[in-house]
Amino acid sequence: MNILDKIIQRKKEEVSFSKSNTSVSALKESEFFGRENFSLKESLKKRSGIIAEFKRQSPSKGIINDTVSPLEVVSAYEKLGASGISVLTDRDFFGGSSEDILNVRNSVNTPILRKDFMIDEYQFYEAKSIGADVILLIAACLSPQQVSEFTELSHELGLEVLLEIHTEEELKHIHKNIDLVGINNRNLKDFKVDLQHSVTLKNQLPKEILSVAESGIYNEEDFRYLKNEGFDGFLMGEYFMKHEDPGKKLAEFISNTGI
Ligand SMILES: O=C(O)c1ccccc1NCC(=O)[C@H](O)[C@H](O)COP(=O)(O)O
Repeated sequence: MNILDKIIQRKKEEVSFSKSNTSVSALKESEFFGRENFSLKESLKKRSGIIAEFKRQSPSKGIINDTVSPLEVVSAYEKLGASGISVLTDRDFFGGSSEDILNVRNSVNTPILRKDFMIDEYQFYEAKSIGADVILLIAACLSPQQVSEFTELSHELGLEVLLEIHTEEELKHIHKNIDLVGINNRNLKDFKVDLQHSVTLKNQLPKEILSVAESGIYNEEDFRYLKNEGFDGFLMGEYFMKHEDPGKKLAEFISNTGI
């Protein structure tokens, strides 16, 4: 079983447990349910294009940084130029939680991506109830039909959709209502990073769609290469988080790359 299969197996148990504890009606009572979202599509065009991630640990790297708080990091990301903020809410594999978004939502006006493994309608209501603006759909664990249905539900709830693909086959998951397409530079089966593969895939995307290069951007050269190839957004976690002050690292990166 590969890591994605393991994550999804565990996620099914987690969602089933959450459903038995908190109903969708209860989620709808959240103060965040009626709020209008901050648009990542709009924000990517205006600021650096970087979606800076709060990430404590990962299956590929183990512990990255477990000493900083979501509030200090996310506030610094906003202040220092991020177009969007990604927060990993998966507990078992990434050490995150819904509270990581709940605790920062009222302190920032930057779009927040709830980075998790979405497999059940319930999680979309949950994402809205914690104050997320954007959700991630991973083509590798969903059918094209599920992508279409989950996108419709997301839009009903006022959430934008970032669809993540990694293979040519997964181009079939893209349809006209998707807000953004992310191309994962990292193969989730063996964790190999291949930027060239992502560029090849990007060149096959519909021209009008906004594209995000995801994962494995480890230096300024990687970033410049992807930017020159026309990506609109750049999802970066480890590069900032492995620094004791992730916000400072983002500011240096923006300054050095001149974006
Ligand atoms: O990061 C992992 O090891 C990982 C493994 C399995 C599934 C997903 C994984 N990462 C989630 C992400 O989307 C990344 O955190 C994000 O793209 C940022 O990547 P990076 O800049 O390489 O930290």
